[in-house]
Amino acid sequence: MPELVFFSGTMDCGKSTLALQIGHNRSARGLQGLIFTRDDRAGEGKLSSRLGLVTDAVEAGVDMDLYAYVVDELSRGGRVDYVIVDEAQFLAPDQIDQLARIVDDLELDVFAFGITTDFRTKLFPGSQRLIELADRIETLQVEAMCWCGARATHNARTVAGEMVVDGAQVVVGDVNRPAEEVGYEVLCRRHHRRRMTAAAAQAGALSPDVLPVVAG
Ligand SMILES: Nc1ncnc2c1ncn2[C@@H]1O[C@H](COP(=O)(O)OP(=O)(O)O)[C@@H](O)[C@H]1O
Ligand SMILES: Cc1cn([C@H]2C[C@H](O)[C@@H](COP(=O)(O)O)O2)c(=O)[nH]c1=O
Repeated sequence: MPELVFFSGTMDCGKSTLALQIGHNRSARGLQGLIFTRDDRAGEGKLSSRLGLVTDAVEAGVDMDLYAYVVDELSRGGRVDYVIVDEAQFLAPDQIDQLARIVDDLELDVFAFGITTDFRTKLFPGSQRLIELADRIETLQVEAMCWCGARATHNARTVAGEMVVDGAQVVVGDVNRPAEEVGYEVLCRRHHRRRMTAAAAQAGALSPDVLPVVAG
């Protein structure tokens, strides 16, 4: 039975790597996939992993009907055995419905990969729709870690090195960026709530005592 599967996790937990692995294993068995992505860091029409692998993909534009795209591909004699979608959080809810239709009406597996929540801990609309419609939601096994050693569950955005909770929902970017750039860091919920990034924790640990200790 074909499925719509949502592989979700924080940033930097290996989603794109898994997408590439699924594609590789299937193509090794002669299957042909169609890969969609939106706003990958490597540029338009690319699906890239931090492990250095990159492949060409179809850039899923804002107004693209993904179901119609696959039907068109098939009706022109193309072959599509399954569909991979990376950065699925950026898709519009309607486009997630189109993915469900690919599964139900064209009987193809659709593997979607994305982060669930943004830097404010709010669901991306595309991820919300995936949670509503997916046959299965898979959490990645290789867990990203907070600086404290706990499992990272949330994504923080930093501007000039400081964690922020206001701003546009979508700002393409990466972890481990220089402090002067907009960047991201994965944190456990406790430290996300306290806005305590690795840099803030280190600054706190290094700061001298505010009050002098006076012997009584
Ligand atoms: N130099 C490295 N050596 C081994 N693993 C790495 C290295 N760099 C990145 N990774 C792995 O790649 C993961 C990020 O993979 P990626 O597919 O880009 O993540 P995502 O798509 O979820 O943001 C990291 O969590 C880590 O496990
Ligand atoms: C938290 C958050 C992330 N983004 C962007 C930053 C990256 O370009 C992608 C996530 O990519 P990854 O492969 O999962 O690392 O999403 C954003 O636009 N807004 C956010 O709040």
